[in-house]
Amino acid sequence: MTQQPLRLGTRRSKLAMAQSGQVADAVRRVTGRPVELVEITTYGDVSREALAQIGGTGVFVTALRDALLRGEVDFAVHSLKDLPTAQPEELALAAVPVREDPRDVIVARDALKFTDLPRGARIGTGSPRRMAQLNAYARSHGLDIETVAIRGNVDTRIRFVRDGELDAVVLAAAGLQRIGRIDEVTDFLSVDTVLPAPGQGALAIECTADNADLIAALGELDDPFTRVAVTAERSLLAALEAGCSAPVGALADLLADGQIVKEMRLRGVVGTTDGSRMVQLSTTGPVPETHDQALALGRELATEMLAQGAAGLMGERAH
Ligand SMILES: NCc1[nH]cc(CCC(=O)O)c1CC(=O)O
Repeated sequence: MTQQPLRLGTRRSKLAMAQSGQVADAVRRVTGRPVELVEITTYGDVSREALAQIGGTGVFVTALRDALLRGEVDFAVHSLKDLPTAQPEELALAAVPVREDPRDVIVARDALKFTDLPRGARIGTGSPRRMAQLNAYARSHGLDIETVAIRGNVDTRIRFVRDGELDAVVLAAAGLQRIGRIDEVTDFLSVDTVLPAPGQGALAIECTADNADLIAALGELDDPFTRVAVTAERSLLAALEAGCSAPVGALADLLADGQIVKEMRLRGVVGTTDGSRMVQLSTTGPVPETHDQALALGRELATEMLAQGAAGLMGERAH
């Protein structure tokens, strides 16, 4: 019996093609079915100006979701950190595969580490979250750096360093890993220095909510712990009423005693981009056993952060 290929909708960027290709391989392996990539152009790809105006939240996601809802593709892969926190009812998060390294990294000139950057070093990033935490670290450790707002894909960002325009740029380890450029990293930033974006390093595999067979098949790729962790992180983000462009970092991890997992810790940070004011808290509790428990953990930490003034540090952002 010949089977219809599953159609995987993907953006055309290098990162999207890489992660879609890797998920396509995994889906072929677990379902035994052929998978074909279907390229979809998103609004954010077409217009940089549009991207800046909309503020970035979910623009890369919308076109893929529209294609799913129109039945043009069967499933799609998103970077989880780019997904808006509200899940549309017509779509199902069929799988959250095992997370890659969630850390942010530096690609610097002359193989420099973050803390070895010279006085006045210029570090490029488009992320207020990264700016806030790098500047906060610099303030408390007597470093003199300047964060510079940049945009563009990974190639463009790294070129700023190669061309001598910037001393360093900050990127996510996971993205570089997926496109085969992890060797260009000159420093992996500890999550104690820079807490990653909620969901960073994780992928989301989405299909329509009415497709029970496909949800079950894709579910083979789900990693329950990654799902619980990113659920808690995104719940924190949602409860802070912040979007993907807000200066919010969050990371859930397991605290183990030898091989025995004891508890889950959720850390969160919010700060002004100049790093002068930060609210950074963590909470530790039993590993959530349900989706609702994971949501509750995020909400609890958000409540504590808001009580310490987190809302006032997030700026006047629409998202
Ligand atoms: N904001 C863009 C973006 N969305 C997802 C990744 C790759 C990392 C991931 O999948 O979490 C990146 C690039 C980056 O932040 O360096």
